[in-house]
Amino acid sequence: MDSLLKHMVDMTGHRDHAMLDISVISAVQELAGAAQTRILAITTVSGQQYLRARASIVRGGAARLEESQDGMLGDPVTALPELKRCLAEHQSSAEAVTADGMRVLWLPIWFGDKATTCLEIRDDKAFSRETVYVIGGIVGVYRNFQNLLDYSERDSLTGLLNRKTFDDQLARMLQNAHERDPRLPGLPERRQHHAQEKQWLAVVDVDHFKAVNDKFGHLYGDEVLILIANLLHSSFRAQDRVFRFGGEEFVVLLRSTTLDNAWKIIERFRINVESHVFPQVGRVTVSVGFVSISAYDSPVVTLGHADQALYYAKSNGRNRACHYDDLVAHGLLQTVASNDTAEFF
Ligand SMILES: Nc1nc2c(ncn2[C@@H]2O[C@H](COP(=O)(O)OP(=O)(O)OP(=O)(O)O)[C@@H](O)[C@H]2O)c(=O)[nH]1
Repeated sequence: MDSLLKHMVDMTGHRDHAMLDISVISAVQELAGAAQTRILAITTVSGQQYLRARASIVRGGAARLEESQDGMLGDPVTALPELKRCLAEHQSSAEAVTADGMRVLWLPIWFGDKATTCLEIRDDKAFSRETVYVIGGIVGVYRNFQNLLDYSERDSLTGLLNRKTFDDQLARMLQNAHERDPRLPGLPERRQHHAQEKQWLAVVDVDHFKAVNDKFGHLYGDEVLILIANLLHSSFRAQDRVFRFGGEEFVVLLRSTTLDNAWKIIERFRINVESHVFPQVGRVTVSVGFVSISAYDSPVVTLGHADQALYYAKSNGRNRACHYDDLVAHGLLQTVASNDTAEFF
């Protein structure tokens, strides 16, 4: 019981999803004495559910985070009929015996009628009722804490990630890109087209939004922001990250794509907004400034460059996207030398 309390204190002390995952699998692993415990992410694409390990621990080992690879969906849930049925019927747990005699216990983490996470425990012997009961309690605490973390990371109007989480997400994206950099020694060479892929940051601002508020009132203004958040969600890819920075300004982090594709994705979003009919308000447009992300620039510098491109778009017609490096290459933004780096204005 001491050990259970210790784990509860540890779990509830985290302010980060990854550390909470590590903490919960360590607790379950110790209490169940299982061969392996994992946290699985459940994603749904075109109606199909996929499982990808987010964190794992094996008997006698240390808990570790699994590397997430861009674009990797994971294994289809259809390969695990017991879990598939459990998810379809909103059950609290499912069990199966694998071909090599291992027992598997799955406990989906339900938020209402949705489960995007599942705890998986494997062992060579059956799980006792008491073990399943205690693990069920841990899952309850884990779910409540995930909920609290989500709440503190999201903007209450649109449900998008908030400004507070931006630096962390940017650092993770750069770390991921750095680990997969073909120039790093000891890593396999990547395909040629991947060499052109970069991470991108786009700043999106609603055009003449003050006029929307003034003409239709704040409630309709809020509705426009919610609909734009939905359009951001549907226009960008699942592995991209969308933030509301406050007011009518949004920021998107686009993962591993070429300049051509970044243009296509951003233009698709701009056109989606332009062609959407906003109830009562009618037509709304957005301007976008974007720039590639480099591990050598601080987030402030990168955001500053995207802001400059956005400012250029605003001053030159609005309802358009501008690429920072293009503007610099065409002499439309000028450089000033600062102490140790070149800065643009
Ligand atoms: N409804 C609503 N309005 C907001 C919110 N946050 C900020 N605003 C309003 O957004 C407006 C932003 O106006 P400005 O910064 O002047 O920019 P703009 O009218 O969009 O003009 P440009 O950006 O130059 O195209 C202000 O009127 C703010 O009051 C919000 O959460 N809801």
